[in-house]
Order: sequence, then C-alpha cells, then structure tokens
Amino acid sequence: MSPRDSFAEASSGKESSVSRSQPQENGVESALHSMESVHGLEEILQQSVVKTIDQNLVEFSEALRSVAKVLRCVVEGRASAQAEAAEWKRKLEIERARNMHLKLKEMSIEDTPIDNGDKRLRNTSNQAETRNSSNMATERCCGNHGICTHEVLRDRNSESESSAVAKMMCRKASFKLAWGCKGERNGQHKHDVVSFERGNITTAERSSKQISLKWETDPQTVFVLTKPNSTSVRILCSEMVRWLKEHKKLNVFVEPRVRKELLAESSYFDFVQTWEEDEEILLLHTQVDLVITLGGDGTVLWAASMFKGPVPPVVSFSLGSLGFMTPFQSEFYKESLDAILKGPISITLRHRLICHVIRDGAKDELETEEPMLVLNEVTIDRGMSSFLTQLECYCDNSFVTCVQGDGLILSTTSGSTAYSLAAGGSMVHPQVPGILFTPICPHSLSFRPLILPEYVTVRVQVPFNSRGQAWASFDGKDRKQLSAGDALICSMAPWPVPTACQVDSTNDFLHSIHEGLHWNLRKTQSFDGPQDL
Ligand SMILES: NC(=O)c1ccc[n+]([C@@H]2O[C@H](COP(=O)([O-])OP(=O)(O)OC[C@H]3O[C@@H](n4cnc5c(N)ncnc54)[C@H](O)[C@@H]3O)[C@@H](O)[C@H]2O)c1
Ligand SMILES: Nc1ncnc2c1ncn2[C@@H]1O[C@H](COP(=O)(O)OP(=O)(O)OP(=O)(O)O)[C@@H](O)[C@H]1O
Repeated sequence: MSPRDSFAEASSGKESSVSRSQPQENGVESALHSMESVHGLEEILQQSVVKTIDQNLVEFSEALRSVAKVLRCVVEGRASAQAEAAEWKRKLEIERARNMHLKLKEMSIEDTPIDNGDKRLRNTSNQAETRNSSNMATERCCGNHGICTHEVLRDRNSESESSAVAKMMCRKASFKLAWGCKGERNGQHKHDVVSFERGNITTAERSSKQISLKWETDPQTVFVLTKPNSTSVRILCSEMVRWLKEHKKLNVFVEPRVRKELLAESSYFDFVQTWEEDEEILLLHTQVDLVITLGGDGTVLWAASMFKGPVPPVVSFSLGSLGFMTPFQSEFYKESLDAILKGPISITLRHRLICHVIRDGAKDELETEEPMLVLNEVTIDRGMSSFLTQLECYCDNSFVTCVQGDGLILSTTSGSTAYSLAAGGSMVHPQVPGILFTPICPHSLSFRPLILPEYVTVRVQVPFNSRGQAWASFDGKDRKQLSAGDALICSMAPWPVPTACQVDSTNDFLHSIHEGLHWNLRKTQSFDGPQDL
C-alpha cells in the first residue's frame, strides 16, 4: 500500500492495516497503540507533503530549464545578430580603408620625393600609391578554372597601368606571391582542391604550399624596429643602419626613440627618417618595403601591432631569449639581408585575429571601440578578482560553453606556442588556418581545449549574473575591463603578417619547437636488451 493510500485510509477514520490485525489490549497498550498510529499518520503526512513538494520542485526545475533554454535562444539570436554585425563592420572597415587609399591616390598632393632634410613620412601621390589586400588582384595562374592551388597575387596597380606610369607612381617595390604546387603535370596545374567527377569526391594531391615572395622592383625603404633598453641591440642597430645606407643605398625608417639614440651616437645618422605624429604610422605600410626587427618575439609582436591593416614582409633577427618567431641569426645579418633583398623569399603568412569590444550599453552593434589586431592571442581573464570568471562563449550562432575558471585564450596558430601552450593548448603549425580555444585553469575535469576553423566568429560575453568582471588583453598588452553584458567578438583578420623564413615554414617551425622548447627531447633507449623474437 503506497503512503498516499495509507494516508487516505487513515484520514477517512478507518484504522490502518497495522492496527486492524491487533487483538483488544488494556488502556496503556491502547494509548501506546494510538500514539503509534498518530506517529504513523504524521510520517505519512510528512511523506505525502514531501512527495508533493518534490513533485512541485520537479515541475519548477523543468520550468526553469525551459526558461533558461528560451533565454539561451534569445542570447544566441542576439549573438548571431552581433556576429553578423561584426562581420559587416569588418567589411565596412576594409572598404573604408580601400576608399581612403583610393582618395589618397586621387588627391593632387605635390609629387616630391622623400626629402632627407625633412625626416617625416611624406604623403605624396606616388607614395600615396598604396595597396592593401582589397587592392591586390588575384590572377589565376592558368585560365579561369576552379580553385587553383597556386594563385599568383599581384599588385593590380602595377598591373593595370602602363609600366612607365607604374614605375613613376608606385614608390613601393612591387612583388608577387606564389604557392609552390606539386600538382603540376605536363604544365597542367591541379585546379580543384576537391574534384567530384562522376560523383567521386577526391581531393587534389597535396602541394608544397610553401609561399614565396618575389620582388618585381627593388625594395627602396626598410623600417628597423628594435627592442628597447638593450645595449647589444643598439650596437647592432647602428652597424646595420650604416650598412643598409652605404652598401644597399636604402632609405631607413626607425621609431623616434631609435633616431634619437642614433643621433646621440653620431650626427652621421641624420639620414634616418621617422615620424612626429602617431597618425603618420597609418601611412607606414604605403612606403615601407621591408620591416626588420632586432629583439625577441615581443619585438615581432610590437612590429605587427604598428600595422592596423596590411603588413609589409617582416625579417626578424633573434636577440631575445626564446626566439620562436625570430629565425635569423644577427651574426649573419649581411648575408641574410643580401639574400632577402634579392629574393625570392620563403614566407609564412601568420594570420592575425581582429577583436571588437561591444559594450552592453552600445546603441548598436556598429558602435564598438577601435578594433584590436593580435598576432598571438587575446585573453579574457579574471584580472585581480578572486572570483571565477563566467564567460558565455558562442561560435557563429551556436552556444559553445560557459567558461568557469581563470579565463579563456583565443589564439592564432602562431600564438599556439605562447600563452595557449602554457595553458595546455596544442602546438599548431603557423600555416594551419584555425583559432585555438584554450581555457585558463578551468574548474572542471572535462574541459579540453578546442581548435576552431579560421572562418568562424567567436563571441565571448560576460553574463549578467557573473560575480566578477573580466579583463581582455591583446598579445599580453592593452588590458580592457569587461563588465556584465559586455562582449568581445573575435574573427580572423584579412591582414596576415608575412614573416620571412630562414629555410621554409615547416622547417622553421620544427626548429623553433626543438631549440626553443626542447620538444620531446629524450635520451634514446639503448639497443642492447630484450628483443622482439
Ligand atoms: N604564462 C605564459 O606563458 C604567458 C603569460 C603571459 C604572456 N605570455 C605570452 O607573452 C606574449 C607577449 O610576449 P612579450 O615578449 O611581449 O612578453 P614577454 O617579454 O613577457 O615574453 C613572454 C614570453 O613569451 C614568448 N613568446 C611570445 N610570443 C611567442 C610565440 N608566438 N611562441 C612562443 N613563445 C612566444 C616570448 O619569447 C617570451 O619569452 C603574449 O602574447 C603571450 O602569448 C605567456
Ligand atoms: N620597439 C619597441 N617598443 C616598445 N616596446 C617594445 C619594442 N620591442 C619590443 N618591446 C617590448 O619589449 C618586451 C621584450 O621584448 P622581446 O620579447 O622582444 O625581448 P625578450 O623578452 O628579451 O625576448 P623573448 O621574447 O624572446 O623572451 C616585450 O614585452 C615587447 O612588447
């Protein structure tokens, strides 16, 4: 008999089955017995009340779950709208940059060459000749077939105008990029990455895909970036700048700090050029053919951060401790630069992430702060707060997870060997297109890092019920506070950092994990000992 039936029988005045079978007893016993039945009644009442409460709780939690589901759909809907808005904003920025360059080109700025007497970046029509990724034409290397595995990117400006005008207009050296392709047979290239003749889906045979840069006109201007507060770097810098001027006849740009240091050493360096206003940095990529960094990985990051759009090829000489992205040895800088200025150069296109912070109070999705470009990663962490972060994460329209821990790292494949590695993420070859999703000390036994495709938009939102705030930092710098409701939207930027390889992308990557991290360095087991029969 269920407790509910017993309760019904007891409350109808009938005795419970327990008392029914008992013989007549004296007064004391019958009092005891009635107490038992009262106690039993109380128990039954309690059980049925508890049962009712349980039932209500179950219904209540089911209602809560469906409310949470609806709320999540609402947030996902909002996330999708914001992801779409961020995509449109990105396209708007690229178009805006393109229009600015076209406007600069049309403006009738006086066409004076860079005047050595004036050390500032000059905005002249031939220097205003710019190109950015939207100006680059993708020329099919062999006709209008499908996806060609080795497209040749060529500067449309130098293509579309007569060579005389192109030479006069385009101060920047022109170059082309080409993808090595093993798929070539009898002059025919593999045109499709995936073919599906007669319903059979097959992928084209792998090609070397090593990207190489070939100068079509000689580089004229180099930008030398140095790690601050380092005597060895300063000595190398003045020696290299002198060599670049005297032996290679190149124009040399440096940062204002470096020009001061060089002039403090000798007035001979009066020829080096720099800028006075920060906004002139925005024009750097229209005049610089090659960037040379003297320092460690941080100097490479610093160099990349100076270009908010297209980045000239970067040659990094190792004068730091680890040197993951600095493959060239400073002792052999003359040989290396001779080869690079002559070309062709094997390069690694290191993709960057573009990050937008969207405040909860923003009127619309387009009202965001200045986007941040990162070469390594963007981290969202708990800062000084002692609380777990709560970060709701979405990939395009889909809810991914809520990160509860010290934070989250969204890393490029170049940054996979940096903070993401320290947080337990995988090491990924820098040419692999992807976004690493790596938690920082998640308070969960089941949270493993992810690698997402490079075409997704990731949204990280601080929920309204979060106890603490979160902080976003970009390549380890420029921390921004994120309050409840604020969101960070992150996607692949259209402007990679083209870094010169010592040998090629794969060889350089393997060398850096062997030498930099001693990856899988282990004494080899001796041959003597038990053998397989
Ligand atoms: N716990 C950590 O491992 C940790 C913490 C903070 C920052 N970082 C990394 O430091 C970077 C900033 O570098 P910095 O030089 O300006 O600061 P830093 O001078 O503090 O250098 C941090 C270290 O990270 C190394 N590093 C940087 N980028 C790397 C890469 N792509 N692959 C392998 N190692 C790399 C540098 O060589 C340096 O040894 C951040 O982007 C972040 O990835 C790591
Ligand atoms: N031109 C620059 N101006 C200002 N800061 C710079 C510049 N170049 C590098 N830095 C900063 O200096 C710090 C150290 O630079 P870098 O990482 O290159 O040297 P390192 O730390 O000695 O070498 P490694 O990164 O290999 O350990 C970095 O945080 C970087 O952001």
